[in-house]
Amino acid sequence: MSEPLAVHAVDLTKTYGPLTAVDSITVQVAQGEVYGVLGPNGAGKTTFLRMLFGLVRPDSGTLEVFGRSWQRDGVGVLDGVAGFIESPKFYPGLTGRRNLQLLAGLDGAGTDRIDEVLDIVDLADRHGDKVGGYSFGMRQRLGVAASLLRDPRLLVLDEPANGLDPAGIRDMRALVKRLADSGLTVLLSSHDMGEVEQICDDVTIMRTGSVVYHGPIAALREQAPAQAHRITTTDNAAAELLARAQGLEVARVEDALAVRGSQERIDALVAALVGAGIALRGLSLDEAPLEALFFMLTESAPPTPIRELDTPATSGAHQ
Ligand SMILES: Nc1ncnc2c1ncn2[C@@H]1O[C@H](COP(=O)(O)OP(=O)(O)OP(=O)(O)O)[C@@H](O)[C@H]1O
Repeated sequence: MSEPLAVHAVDLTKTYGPLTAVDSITVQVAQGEVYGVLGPNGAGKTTFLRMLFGLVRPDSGTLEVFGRSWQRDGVGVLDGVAGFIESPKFYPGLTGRRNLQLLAGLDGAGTDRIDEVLDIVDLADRHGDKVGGYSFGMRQRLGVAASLLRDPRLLVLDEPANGLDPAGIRDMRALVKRLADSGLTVLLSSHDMGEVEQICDDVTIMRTGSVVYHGPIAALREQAPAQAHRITTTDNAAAELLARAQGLEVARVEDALAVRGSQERIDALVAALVGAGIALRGLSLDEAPLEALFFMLTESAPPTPIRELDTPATSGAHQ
């Protein structure tokens, strides 16, 4: 018999009065992978994770964790599962180590792994400091350490990088990668496509309770549009020239023009602009392709097409 999925939700639904927070979603997380549940605020990510932890009861659908379900196995469904929803809470007046000792006692997990988990989350040299003096990132990592005390097979993290500074995000990302490399299955929620792209194998993208994509990040990448560039110029002739350029999608974004197309087309465009005597004030990379696709999937308002612009032609620039 093949090994059960780490998480297998089928047609899972949760409503709050008239609001359907999670709308018949199906999620399959294989053992050993890093899986992302991605979506903007209010998409239903946390509600899904709450159902997994048994904090919220689904209205319908099934949810199995390593082949066990809440209906059949009760709290046994959480054997080998650890993690936290939103931010982990600690006693600020106690040291990191003391907090872990207390949590291990409550959980019946034993204290013999405390040094090991402190080391894994890079807090070995700060274990004797009070948690009140920890940075937000250190508290998040202490939360992961507390979860690891249970020696889980599945680690569930709700927006682990939320609120972290760039260094904290880098450290959290590295930690998740290290844990994944050790064979742990990681299920995390996020609203950041860039984060998910870097650490997850597969993703479910949610929008207002529903799944709008699920599958490998690699397959998503293939569907992503070409890289966009942002061109800033005060010369209205640029917009005119761009509107006529072949093989490029152009849209007005704030005070610049967003141009999407292959690298060769972008190179040819820049050469044409310069050749036409149009001054470029800026040429920069715009949102990454996967990020653009994420916004397309989770937002309805498309960017304004350039054809809708009222751009007077004031230069004789031609391609
Ligand atoms: N206990 C509750 N009572 C009523 N509505 C709720 C409750 N919990 C969540 N919701 C609503 O369900 C929807 C999904 O919320 P959820 O917190 O799952 O989204 P999310 O994707 O995790 O968003 P965020 O990133 O903002 O946490 C939202 O519209 C939210 O207001």
